[in-house]
Amino acid sequence: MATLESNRYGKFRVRVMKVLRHDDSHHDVCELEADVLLHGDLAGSYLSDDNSSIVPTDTVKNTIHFLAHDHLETCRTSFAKIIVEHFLGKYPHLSGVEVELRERKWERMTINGSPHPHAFTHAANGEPFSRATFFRGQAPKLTSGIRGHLVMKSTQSGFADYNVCELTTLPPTTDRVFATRLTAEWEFADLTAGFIAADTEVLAAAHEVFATTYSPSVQRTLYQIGELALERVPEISRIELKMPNVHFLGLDLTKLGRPGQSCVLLPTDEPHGEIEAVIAR
Ligand SMILES: O=c1[nH]c(=O)c2[nH]c(=O)[nH]c2[nH]1
Repeated sequence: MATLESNRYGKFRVRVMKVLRHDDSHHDVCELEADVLLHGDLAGSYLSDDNSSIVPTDTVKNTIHFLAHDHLETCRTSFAKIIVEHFLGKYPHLSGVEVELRERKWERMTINGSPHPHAFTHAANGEPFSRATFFRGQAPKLTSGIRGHLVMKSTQSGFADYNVCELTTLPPTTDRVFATRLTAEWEFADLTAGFIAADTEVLAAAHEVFATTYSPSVQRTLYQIGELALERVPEISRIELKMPNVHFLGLDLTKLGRPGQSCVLLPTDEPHGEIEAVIAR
């Protein structure tokens, strides 16, 4: 005897580009890719041949395009909220909606010192995203974040005084290269917050801690980033941080007639340390 334990469905990778034409030549743009998942009174579509509860995923795709036409400006997080509110408002048999929007961030070009009205470059250091999860009768959840934002500093980082056992070979250091591919996701307590300004402040806080504070470990720096982000942005209630330790290994060049542990390092991809934490108020 089988039972339907849980179910959800929707459309993934719905792409849309909005050109906001302020006049013939002065534009803003917003390019997004959406994943939408619907929950609700849908068991009939799994347990019988009855499709009447299914809003076709093709309609879900059309909805994103329609809402982008009417409502999308430059704020991804506001648009995520609009999408979930639309689905719950329009379809009474749906109980919840999950949306993730990933942004290809187009940054205005500067030409001869001036911002160009309609030419952009891809700001490719990490993929910004927002997620909205609204279930009827529950507190709505709205987040924004970035995946894979690569930062590096060439000193002011160390790692010493860690647990040592017979399997420890790592030498302690007070001067190493520190690089990480930062993934961060912050949750808005205030659903009317200035989302774009908050995003800018969180990333600025991360950069400030990373650049200006000696790092005794990735763990410590991660916590300090979360702490400063919460201090600087009152509208967020928690922040989840993932900071893989992108290692640069010291090379022994003594056989090449150059000093060991010199300025030449070996960038590595794997294995890598993985440090993660959630910091909340
Ligand atoms: O900052 C660090 N944290 C660790 O947990 C760790 N482990 C390791 O081998 N190197 C480092 N560095």
